[in-house]
Amino acid sequence: MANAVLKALVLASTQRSFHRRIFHLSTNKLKSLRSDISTSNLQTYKRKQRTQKSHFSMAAVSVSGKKPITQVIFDMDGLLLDTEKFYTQVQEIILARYNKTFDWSLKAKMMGMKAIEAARVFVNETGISESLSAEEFLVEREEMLRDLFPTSDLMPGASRLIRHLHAKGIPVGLATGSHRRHFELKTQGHRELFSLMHHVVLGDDPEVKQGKPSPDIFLAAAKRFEGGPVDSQQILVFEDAPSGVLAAKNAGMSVVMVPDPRLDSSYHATADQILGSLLDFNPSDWGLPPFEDVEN
Ligand SMILES: O=P(O)(O)OC[C@@H](O)CO
Ligand SMILES: [Mg+2]
Repeated sequence: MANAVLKALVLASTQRSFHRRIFHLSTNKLKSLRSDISTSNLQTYKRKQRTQKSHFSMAAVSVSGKKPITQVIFDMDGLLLDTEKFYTQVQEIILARYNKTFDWSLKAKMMGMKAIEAARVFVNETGISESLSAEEFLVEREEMLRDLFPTSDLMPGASRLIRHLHAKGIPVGLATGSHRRHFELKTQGHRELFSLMHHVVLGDDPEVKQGKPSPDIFLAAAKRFEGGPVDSQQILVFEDAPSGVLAAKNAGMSVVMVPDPRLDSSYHATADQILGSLLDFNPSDWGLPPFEDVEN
């Protein structure tokens, strides 16, 4: 029975007659599943099906009719702005003093969090908390970051996607772990673009009691749309960080993840869709108005 359902899925995706979201979500998975079918390896399929539950549950809800996406919430650092590299640079410099190296397993745990939460992870995980407290780390990091943030560049496809959704009347909000001062520094070269956001919820917002992966920030953002709170099932979130993807899922929302290629792929499983870049986003996958400018 399971094999029959799988065959139907694969066939439909091949013919591109099925809901586009399904095959776009799991192109690689489908490729490998196709080979499973050809060898009739049901056991392999079942094992993969268990580990890829999120992809299949999404396929199921697509078929049974999911609520349409009406609002979009963007993360900022590492998703819209190329700022994660600044944190990495500075943290490498600080750790080098202790003859330690900063790696992506630690990065994965810190990114997306509020500053003080990330700082605690940093000093504890690296074992330097006796020499440098989380608060001291933040003071030291701050000096370097405040010169780097104003040079922030947009990530590929960020401007195009925000402008497209705004032009089509899809309300967009921002939910970033960054606090107000950092937000202002990072966005100072991109004011006009960020002004297209219906609202912005920052990490130091009083309603955000706990940072990502707590759902606080996304639930606060859902409330602030016109006529909010908007039903979480109608909100699509864009995130780059494992903690951010979890936060959005904890809030009951759908998530497109655009991870840094250096992030371990085990973090991809929680997201509903994985993209290499915002340029790869196809609004039609989510029932949103399509781009008119194919080249941009
Ligand atoms: O939530 P974002 O915008 O990724 O910001 C978190 C930031 O503090 C750096 O990781
Ligand atoms: Mg981010």
